[in-house]
Amino acid sequence: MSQSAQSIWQDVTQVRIQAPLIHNITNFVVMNNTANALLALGASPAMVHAPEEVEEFVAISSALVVNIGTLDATFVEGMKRAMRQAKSIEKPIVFDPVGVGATSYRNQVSEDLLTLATPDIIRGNASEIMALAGLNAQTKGVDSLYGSDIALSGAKRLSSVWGSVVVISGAIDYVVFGEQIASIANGHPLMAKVTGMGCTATALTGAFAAVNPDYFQAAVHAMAVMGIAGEMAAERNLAPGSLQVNFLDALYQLTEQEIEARLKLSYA
Ligand SMILES: Nc1ncnc2c1ncn2[C@@H]1O[C@H](COP(=O)(O)OP(=O)(O)O)[C@@H](O)[C@H]1O
Ligand SMILES: Cc1ncsc1CCOP(=O)(O)O
Ligand SMILES: [Mg+2]
Repeated sequence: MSQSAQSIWQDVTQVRIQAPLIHNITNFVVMNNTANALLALGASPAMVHAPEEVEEFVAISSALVVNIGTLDATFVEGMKRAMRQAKSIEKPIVFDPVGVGATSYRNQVSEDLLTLATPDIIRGNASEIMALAGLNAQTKGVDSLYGSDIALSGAKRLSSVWGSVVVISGAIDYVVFGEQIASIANGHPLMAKVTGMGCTATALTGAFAAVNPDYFQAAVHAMAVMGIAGEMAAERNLAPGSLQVNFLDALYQLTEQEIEARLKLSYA
């Protein structure tokens, strides 16, 4: 068994044993998918966004996941209060800048949140990471117009400006932290045909960050598990409706042997 596969499996086992409570402030599109994915992995999800209760909820959670997919002023207030609280009591924060670059509102909110309480991990597609890094990137709503390698310089810049681990998802997923770069070549193109797969990657990253305080490794492990479960699901039936369901089953049925046989992880 390779060291990397062992280390991924250790985190999966810890998620299954500890069942960490993951506080998600996320968008209406993916609330169901991401809650089910967290449950299938072994975590305990809750979708809680009312500004009146988020601080209390962060206090009882093991990680906070913030996703700006369907923003409005009340959501933003909830995000701010939750992120401030998470920082002050040192709970990991994972941020998904869905659709940043598409509108000035998303850009402003993202900048405000990063400044208020810098996330430990940021996960986006190439267009989002480039936009967040201040590069002149085009976006197509919530979808990327670029391959993930194009965003590597943006990810490095983001990581050095904010001190966060930065994940660029795509055919190859990159995890960047300072000088460290990991690439994961698992996954399947059909994953991009199911809404919320990126948001699911971010939510699962919250679960790994809850059990592994090395956030670079936590992000690498989450993206490897996403990719491997995506491959297993695509092998069962090559169509998007089935992929969504089979992906949950693959997460639930994931074994150490499956990780060892499929893992395509390398470090630069
Ligand atoms: N062409 C592809 N080949 C393999 N995996 C992919 C491909 N496109 C997306 N994925 C996987 O799907 C998940 C969501 O990534 P992505 O589609 O980039 O996010 P988003 O939905 O935020 O745009 C990630 O786990 C990524 O690795
Ligand atoms: C379609 C859509 N519209 C607003 S949020 C959202 C979900 C995006 O999810 P993902 O980025 O994971 O595909
Ligand atoms: Mg996304």
